[in-house]
Amino acid sequence: MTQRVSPELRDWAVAQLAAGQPAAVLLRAMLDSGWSRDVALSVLGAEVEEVAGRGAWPGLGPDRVRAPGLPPGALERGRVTVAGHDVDILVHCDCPQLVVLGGFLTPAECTGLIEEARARLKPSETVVGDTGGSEVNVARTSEGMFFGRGESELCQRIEARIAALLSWPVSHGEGLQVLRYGPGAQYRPHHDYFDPDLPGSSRILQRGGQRVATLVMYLNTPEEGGATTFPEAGLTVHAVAGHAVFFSYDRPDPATRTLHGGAPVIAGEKWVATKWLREGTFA
Ligand SMILES: O=C(O)CCC(=O)C(=O)O
Ligand SMILES: [Fe+2]
Repeated sequence: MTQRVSPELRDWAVAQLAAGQPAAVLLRAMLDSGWSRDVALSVLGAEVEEVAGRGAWPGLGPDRVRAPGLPPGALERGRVTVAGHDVDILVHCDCPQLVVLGGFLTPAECTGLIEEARARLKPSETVVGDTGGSEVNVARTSEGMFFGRGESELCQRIEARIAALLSWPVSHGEGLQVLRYGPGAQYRPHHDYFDPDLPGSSRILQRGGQRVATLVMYLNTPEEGGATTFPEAGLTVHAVAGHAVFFSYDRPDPATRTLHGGAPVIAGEKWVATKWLREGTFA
């Protein structure tokens, strides 16, 4: 059956978006009320266009139609300076939207994060789609912890560098997550965005809306194994201390080709810090 979009529905969407409600939350609300995904996306997409004056993925609200990304010209130059810190661009790719950065963290910052995180590690959990809670899962055999945003001077410095590099406010990021993988540990391929069709996602999306990008920072160089793999893109990023891989997804859709995983560590251990960026304020 064809669903007809009334002017009232369009007015509602415009008002909600203009008030700063993340479009992912509105999308969930529309799906819950029985609208088809295509219709919901067409309404939100059209309204974002109307409010912002340009086309955009409907997951990004009116004041943030841009996606996080490097400053104009940086990819061509192969180098970018953020707050006095030089970062090399080693690889970039269009689909997935991905950049591999060299020298994003200094050796002292890598060891500092490891030491601040070490005593707080717990078996890593994954999101449970039905409830929005989390649980230990065989797909993810690392140990991990979350810092609160701005928790230490080091976290603040790294968060400020990320915000400056990607032109994305510190307020729109989750606290840094640190993961440690021992020999044999891995993180099977997954997407970092929350599946809008799972019932548990609406609770998660209330807090800051959808994830729109990921920065995985390597805190050490594993003896063997532990690369980050993008199986659909046929791409493997080796873990090298201080390097980072940034990828963004302008909609929560496998078509972004951002399926990725942490390959098993064969020898030694692997430490990473992950920063997830949200479309809205993560409070
Ligand atoms: O360990 C890796 O290489 C990937 C980590 C990851 O996918 C994540 O933290 O979401
Ligand atoms: Fe991930």
